[in-house]
Amino acid sequence: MSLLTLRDLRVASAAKELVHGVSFTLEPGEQLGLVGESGSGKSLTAMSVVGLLATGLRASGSVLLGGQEVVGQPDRRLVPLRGAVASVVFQDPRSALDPLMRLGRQLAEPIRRRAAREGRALTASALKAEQLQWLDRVAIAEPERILAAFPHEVSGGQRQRIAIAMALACGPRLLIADEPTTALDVTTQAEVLDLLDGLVKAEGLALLFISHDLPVVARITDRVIVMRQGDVVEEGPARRVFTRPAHEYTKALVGAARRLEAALAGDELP
Ligand SMILES: Nc1ncnc2c1ncn2[C@@H]1O[C@H](COP(=O)(O)OP(=O)(O)OP(=O)(O)O)[C@@H](O)[C@H]1O
Repeated sequence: MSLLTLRDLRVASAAKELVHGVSFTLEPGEQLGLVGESGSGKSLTAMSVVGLLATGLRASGSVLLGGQEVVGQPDRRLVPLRGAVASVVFQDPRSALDPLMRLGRQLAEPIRRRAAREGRALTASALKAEQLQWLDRVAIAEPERILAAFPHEVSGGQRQRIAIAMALACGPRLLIADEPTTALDVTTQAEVLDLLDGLVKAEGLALLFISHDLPVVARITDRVIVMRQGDVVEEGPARRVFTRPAHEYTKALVGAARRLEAALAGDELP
C-alpha cells in the first residue's frame, strides 16, 4: 500500500480555489520533490497532507496518509498521525521551536512521545543518551552547551539541525521538508541539505521535499512534481525532468537555474 495518496486535492479560501486538484502517490522510502515558483501551491499541498491548513482554508478531495483519510477529519484523529507517520521540517526553524524553552527540553518531547508509543520505559539517563545520539546524528558539536541553550543562543544552521532532529526523533515514516534550507546562508544550506539527504536515506524514510530550486530537488529526490498556479504541470523522474523538461514552464525553470549556475561559476551568460 502507498504511504501517501492524494486524489484530486483542492484547497480553497473563502474567496477562491488555490490548489486545483492535485493527485499523486508516494511509496514507502521514496523521495519526491514538489517544485514551482512562489505561490504555486506547494506549501498548501504539503500542509494538507498533515491537516495543518491555516484557519479559513478548506481542503477537499482525498489525502490518505498511512491508510487514513486526512481531509475533513477532526484534529483528534490527525494528532496521532503527526510525528508517528509524518513530520514536518519548516523553512524557518523558529516555527518548530519554542523561544522560551531550552533546546534539551524541546528535543526530549519527541523522544518521550516515541518511547510512549512504542511502550518503552525511558529513564533519565536513557533520555539523555538519546538526546546526545540525535545531536550527534545531526552533527552538532558542543552538545552539552546546545542542550542547555535557548533557541536564540545558537546559530540558524544549528537551529535547523535541531528541528530536523526533533522531526526525526518522532520516528515518522514520511518527512515533509518545506524549503528547509532557504533561510540559511549558502554554505550552511549545502551542509544541511546533505545532512537531511543522508539521514532520510539511512532511515529509509519517504521524503516530500518542497523547493523552488529544481537542481537541488533533482539532486536528492527520485521523482519530481512541478506545480504552477495551483496546478500540476509536469511529473516524472527527477533526472529526466531536469535534463529534458517537457512543459514550457519547467523549461523556463530549468533555464533560469542553468543561467544562475553559469553566473555563479563566472561563465558568460547565453
Ligand atoms: N491562509 C491563506 N489565505 C489565503 N490565501 C493563501 C493562504 N495561504 C496561502 N495562500 C495563497 O495560496 C497560494 C499558494 O500558496 P503556497 O504557500 O502553497 O505557495 P508556495 O508554492 O508554497 O509558495 P512559496 O514558495 O512562496 O512558499 C498563494 O497565492 C498564496 O498567496
